[in-house]
Amino acid sequence: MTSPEVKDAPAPAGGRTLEFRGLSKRYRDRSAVEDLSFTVGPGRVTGFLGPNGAGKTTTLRMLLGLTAPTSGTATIDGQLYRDLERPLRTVGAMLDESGTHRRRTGRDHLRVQCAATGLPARRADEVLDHVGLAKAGGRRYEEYSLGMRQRLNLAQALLGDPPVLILDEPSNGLDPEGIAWMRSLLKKLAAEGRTVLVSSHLISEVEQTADDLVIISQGRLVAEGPSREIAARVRGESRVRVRCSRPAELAAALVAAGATVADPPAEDGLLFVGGLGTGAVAALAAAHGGELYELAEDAPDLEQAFLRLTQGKAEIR
Ligand SMILES: Nc1ncnc2c1ncn2[C@@H]1O[C@H](COP(=O)(O)OP(=O)(O)OP(=O)(O)O)[C@@H](O)[C@H]1O
Repeated sequence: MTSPEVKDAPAPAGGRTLEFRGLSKRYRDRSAVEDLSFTVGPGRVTGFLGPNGAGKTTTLRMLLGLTAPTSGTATIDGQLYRDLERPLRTVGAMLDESGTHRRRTGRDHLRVQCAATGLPARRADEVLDHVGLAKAGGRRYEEYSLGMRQRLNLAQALLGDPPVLILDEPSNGLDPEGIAWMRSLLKKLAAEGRTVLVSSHLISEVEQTADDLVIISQGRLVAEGPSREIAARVRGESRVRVRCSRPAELAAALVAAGATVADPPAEDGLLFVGGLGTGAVAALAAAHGGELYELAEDAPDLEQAFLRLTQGKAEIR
């Protein structure tokens, strides 16, 4: 490997496009991924969704050259991972924690990676700082909590300052503060022009972070498109229940924002709102609704609707 100065390396220019074309993987008599085609663009967070066993990890492993496809291709700007000139400088992946020595400190673990990749050792401290582990860098991996291990995995993915980030269930084990931190970091990385693909089995977990969603079930594509649009389609008839001291003002603001508000308004300042998520309704309620007494998603719950969809018991409209 050449050019150890990551800071002097060009910023991830132009972004990279990931192309999955007719990708399939069969294990003996069972199909893990079947004829999967979708595109992931740069400068955006793309949520890769599906229930347990849907084929997310297998798909990501095929992109990274860790699992050979039965047929089809997964490419990075048209190239297979194995053909990339500088793979670790191009793609940072957070798949699992294999390969981490339990008695090694977090910092040493990263330094070993730096040495193997031709990066300067100080890059380990930069990324530790980046993921909030600056103080814990000297502690052994075996002493790390699950959330700290996730942060270290992320630090490893960021080592080569790659324009592409592939993260498999990165929120696992993180507390609410950690999840919020992870979300804002993913958005920041995408805003820098990077291609960020993040898998999850919970639609509510990625709905607000992801610009685009790709949903798979039993190895097949179920839906693909802008996050808001897909989540609204999955949600179907779902509404948000909101009760506040100035329902008329809030109703006007909601309609102006493109929402539908059940007419006539229910008693006690209660509104039923369609077409907007709870986050958007909360923001409008804070600005226009006066005192907020209640705000909740009304059935059908998004996660329930997502489960029905991915279990093949519902169809997306
Ligand atoms: N090496 C393997 N040998 C046999 N079957 C496998 C292998 N790897 C994965 N599978 C099967 O392929 C299917 C898809 O698994 P995969 O791990 O890709 O799903 P996933 O969507 O990532 O699920 P999870 O959220 O549980 O990690 C599952 O039925 C799994 O049992």
